[in-house]
Amino acid sequence: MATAVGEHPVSVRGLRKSYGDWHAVQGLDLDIHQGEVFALLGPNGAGKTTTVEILEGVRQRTGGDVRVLGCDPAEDRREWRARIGVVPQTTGAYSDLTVREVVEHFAAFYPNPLPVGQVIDMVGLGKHEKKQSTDLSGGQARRLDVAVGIVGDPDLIFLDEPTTGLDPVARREAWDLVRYFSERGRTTVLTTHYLDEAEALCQRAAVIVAGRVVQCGPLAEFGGRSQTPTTVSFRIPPELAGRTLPSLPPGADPAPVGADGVLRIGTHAPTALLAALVPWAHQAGVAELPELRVHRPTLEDVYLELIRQNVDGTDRGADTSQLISQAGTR
Ligand SMILES: Nc1ncnc2c1ncn2[C@@H]1O[C@H](COP(=O)(O)OP(=O)(O)OP(=O)(O)O)[C@@H](O)[C@H]1O
Repeated sequence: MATAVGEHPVSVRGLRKSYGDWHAVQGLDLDIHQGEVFALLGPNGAGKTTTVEILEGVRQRTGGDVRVLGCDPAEDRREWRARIGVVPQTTGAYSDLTVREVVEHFAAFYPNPLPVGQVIDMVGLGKHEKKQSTDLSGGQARRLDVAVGIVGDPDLIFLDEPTTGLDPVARREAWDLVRYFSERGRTTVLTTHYLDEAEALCQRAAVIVAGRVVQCGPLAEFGGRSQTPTTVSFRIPPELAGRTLPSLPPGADPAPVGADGVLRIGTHAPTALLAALVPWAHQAGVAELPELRVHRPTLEDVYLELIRQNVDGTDRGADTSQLISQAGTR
C-alpha cells in the first residue's frame, strides 16, 4: 500500500481519455516527485481537470498506465483514498450543515484526521464555524472546500484551481497552507491559471496543451528562461538622439529603435551593459536614462510563448487568439 522506495507518488505513461470522438488527453506522460508542489498549467480545455480526476480515481481513463501512491486509481480502495486529499474545481454543496459540521463529517472518513478546529482556523473560517455552509460567501465556501480537502491529513493533495474567487489576503493564506503541507513532506498537485501562484509555490510544473505535456521541468528553467537574454531598455532623450552607442559588452544586441523612441538591447550581461551606458549618458549631460528598465523574461512571457507555439485548437470552437488571451488571465 505504501509508495515503494524510488517510486514517484504520481507516475503516468501514455494516458489517454476520449469523450466520444473528442480526444481530451492524448498520450500524456508525467512523474511527480515525493514532497514537491507540482503545477499543472495550460489553457482552458487543455485536459488538466480530466487528468487530475483520473489520478484521483474519479474518472476512468481510456488508456495508458497510471500509478498514484503505488496503486492504480481505477481500482478504488478505501485505505488508498484515505491518503489522498482533493479540492475539486467546483465548490461543493454541503446541504444544511454548519461549517464545523461539514468538516467533522468529512474528518470521520479518515483514520488520522487533523483536529477539526485547527483545520477551520487554518482556512480562516474560525469566526464562521457556526454558520450554515449554504450562507457562506463564494470565497468562504471555497475555503470550506480546502478544509474538506485537507482534514484527512493526506499524503498527496490535489488542488484544482483552489484560489479562484479568493480575495488577495485569502489567496496568500491558501499559499501558506500549501507550504504547511509541503514542509511536512507531503506532495501537492496544483492546477492553476495564476502564474504568480505557480511561481510562488511550485518547484516544477508541466504545461498541458491539447491533452499532451508540451513542457515539464523546474519553473526556473521553463522555456529556456535561464538562458534567455535580458532586455535593457530606455527612451532615448534628445541629448542622445543620433549619437553612436558606446562600446557594448560582447553579445549585446541593440534592436532598431521603433516609433515609440525606445532603445532595447538584448544582453546576457546587463550589469556590464549598464556600466557602459551610464558614463556615455553622463557625458551627454543625461543624469537619468528615461524609463530605464531591466527586463528578464517572466514565467508569463515564456508560458505565453509556449502556448503560442503549441495551440492547435485546444478548446472546441475557440479560435487561437481567444486561447492565447485566456492564458494567464483567469
Ligand atoms: N464529461 C465530458 N464530456 C465531454 N467532453 C468533456 C467532458 N469533460 C471534459 N470534456 C472536454 O475535454 C476537454 C478537456 O477538459 P478539462 O476540463 O480537462 O480541461 P481543463 O484543462 O481542466 O480546462 P479549464 O482550465 O477550463 O478547467 C475540454 O474540451 C472539455 O470540453
